[in-house]
Amino acid sequence: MSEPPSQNVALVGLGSIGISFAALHLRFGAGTVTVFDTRPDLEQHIESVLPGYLSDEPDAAAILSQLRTQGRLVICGSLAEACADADVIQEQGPENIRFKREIWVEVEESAKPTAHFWSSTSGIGASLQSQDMKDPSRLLVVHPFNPPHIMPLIEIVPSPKTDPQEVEFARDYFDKLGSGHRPVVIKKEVPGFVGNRLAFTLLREASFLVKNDIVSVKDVDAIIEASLGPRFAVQGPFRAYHMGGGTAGIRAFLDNLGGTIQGVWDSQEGVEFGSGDRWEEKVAKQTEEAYGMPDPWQFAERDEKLRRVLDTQRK
Ligand SMILES: NC(=O)C1=CN([C@@H]2O[C@H](COP(=O)(O)OP(=O)(O)OC[C@H]3O[C@@H](n4cnc5c(N)ncnc54)[C@H](O)[C@@H]3O)[C@@H](O)[C@H]2O)C=CC1
Ligand SMILES: O=C(O)[C@@H](O)C(=O)[C@H](O)[C@@H](O)CO
Repeated sequence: MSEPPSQNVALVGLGSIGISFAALHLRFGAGTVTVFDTRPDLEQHIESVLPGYLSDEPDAAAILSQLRTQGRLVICGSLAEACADADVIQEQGPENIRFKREIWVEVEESAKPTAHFWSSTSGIGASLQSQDMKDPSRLLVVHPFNPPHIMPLIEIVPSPKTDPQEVEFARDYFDKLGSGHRPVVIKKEVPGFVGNRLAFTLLREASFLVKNDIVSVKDVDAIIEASLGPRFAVQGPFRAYHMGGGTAGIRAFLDNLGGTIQGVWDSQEGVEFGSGDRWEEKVAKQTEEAYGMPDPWQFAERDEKLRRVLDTQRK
């Protein structure tokens, strides 16, 4: 078992993703975690959310208090303070290009010359984010799946200007974290990287089906939960279809089902945001009627089930 990473990590933006990454670095890393967010309720937000991510035990609040007393977690009043002694600066700010471009210029001014820059963005490539930076080679996309303190996938996406050593550093960091995270290097920048392209392709088709009253939101979810969900938890699509071809494997699968698959692909239509048919309203209304609004209990239930699935996956 290798030693946990000792790098100090600065987290810029402590919303859904940032506070989850704080839990991950605090639980499995050995360095200091400095956090900065412009939200006025940062301290209360940390006190209310972070304990539950750090531990399932009743004394989770005491664990947080100890981390702060020990100086492992430092709530900072400025970006400069958070970045000053950080070896890794990870942003989880708003998903808009203006914020991403501006924040890296500010970070460059405050960070050590040796610090590594990671963006948690869902789909804005480092080449877009780094346009105003002095040294774009320092920036790397390190894209998590929500919540990163539980979900293992980390998509590492360099821009053409990213120093290849940044990729190796990030991969090594998550390999050594000992948290069971699975870093995957994406070879070329493409909008949404890979996980989200696949997820959003499914979302587009699911939205098409609901928009055209072919099936309800709740039944789409039931179909996924009763089939693809469990299947993809144990085997990804290519391995699953390789098995689907029987002993002749995926070649037989493609030969036998190619015509049917092509017919489905040819029948699929685009779904456009703001197209006027108000499919977004239909999807949102059905989702809210089916599940109510997400609350702490629902998040806790999700996390507990995810942990159980991942424990099974790792056996
Ligand atoms: N929510 C999700 O499921 C996932 C989100 N991401 C990405 O992570 C990033 C953050 O997303 P969320 O955590 O969901 O957003 P969020 O809205 O929950 O959090 C964003 C945080 O940034 C803070 N912020 C705004 N301006 C700031 C500034 N100038 N300096 C410091 N902090 C500032 C806000 O106060 C807020 O707490 C986005 O780029 C998103 O695409 C990536 C994977 C999954
Ligand atoms: O699905 C996830 O957790 C991530 O891949 C994302 O980036 C999210 O889809 C995010 O874009 C919105 O939740």
